[in-house]
Amino acid sequence: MKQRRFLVLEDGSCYPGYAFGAEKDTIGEIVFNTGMTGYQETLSDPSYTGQIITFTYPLIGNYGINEDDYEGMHPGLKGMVVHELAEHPSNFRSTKTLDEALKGFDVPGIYGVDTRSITKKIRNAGVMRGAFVANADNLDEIVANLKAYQLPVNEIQMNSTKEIKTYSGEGPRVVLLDFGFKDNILAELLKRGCEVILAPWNTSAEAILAYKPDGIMLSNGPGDPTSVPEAIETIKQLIAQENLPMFGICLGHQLISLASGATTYKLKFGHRGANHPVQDLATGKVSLTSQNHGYAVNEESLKQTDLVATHRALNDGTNEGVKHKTKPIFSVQYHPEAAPGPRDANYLFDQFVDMMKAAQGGKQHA
Ligand SMILES: NC(=O)CC[C@H](N)C(=O)O
Repeated sequence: MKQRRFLVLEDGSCYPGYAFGAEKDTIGEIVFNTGMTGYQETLSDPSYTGQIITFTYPLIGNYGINEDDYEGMHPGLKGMVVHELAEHPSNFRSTKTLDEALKGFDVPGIYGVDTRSITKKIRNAGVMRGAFVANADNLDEIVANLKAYQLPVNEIQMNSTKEIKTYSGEGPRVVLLDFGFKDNILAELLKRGCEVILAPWNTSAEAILAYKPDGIMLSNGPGDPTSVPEAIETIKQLIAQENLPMFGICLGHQLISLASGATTYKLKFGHRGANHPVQDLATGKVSLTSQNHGYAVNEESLKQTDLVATHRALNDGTNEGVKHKTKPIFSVQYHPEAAPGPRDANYLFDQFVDMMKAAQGGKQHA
């Protein structure tokens, strides 16, 4: 039998729907994602930790869940909101339904709600807190609890590896600083023959340099980039090195910018989807990119740094990339490792590998 579930928002609105996934109430920051596909990658992307995701595409779950497309095996999202839930998926790779996958991850979902109206609300008022409850009779109390709810501030610590892990390769040695990395970042480096040392987010610059890396990769990750001042200090020390290539993605981009003296701010409703147009300011070329971020680098603030803006979002004009004026250091706000169809941005990994080879004449540490 269908089980009732209600989505309540901080502004007092209440959406009655039906439960799927885990049988439990939840609370989190409610955001929306506009991707027409990719719900499996989205639900398993650690950058969504603490958030309830509303999918604007009206039918979710239709190609099921497979064993290959996870971005991480410990999803941190707090809930999923869909309009129509496909109960009978069809795809040759599918091994379970979305409902089964969410139950396995202990994440609740709600379906049968007007996701369009929720999205409009978030677009107008900005991201807000939301909750799933089994009974919404005491709405005032639920809203008061929502208003009092403190969003978590330690999402990065929760997601990062606790110990060093190494992945062998014949190519350049990369230390991948893990703030909640997506598997595809590691896969893109390994595909290019890199040796990868996955390091906890708070590894010191000294310990990182002791590995004699040919390059540093800063991963994506959840939450506010200013919540990890220790990592910002470490990155500052790494940037100060003579000739150490560095590539940052999403949170990594924000951290390189902060470490260089720029500032970040919270966007009204963020960028979450699979076809965000981004312009390369040097060539004018536009890439269709996958994105998932709620914060952005203040482009004005780059003026006081050694970084220059390289990319801009065409939807709202916000910053999407930077590079160092003199050093082999660059980063992008979007996700070049994602392949939501377009693979326009994938070349950035080649660029990073070329930089490492050029900087140190290949593998120096051998
Ligand atoms: N995908 C990410 O790395 C997100 C970065 C950061 N947590 C933000 O929301 O802006």
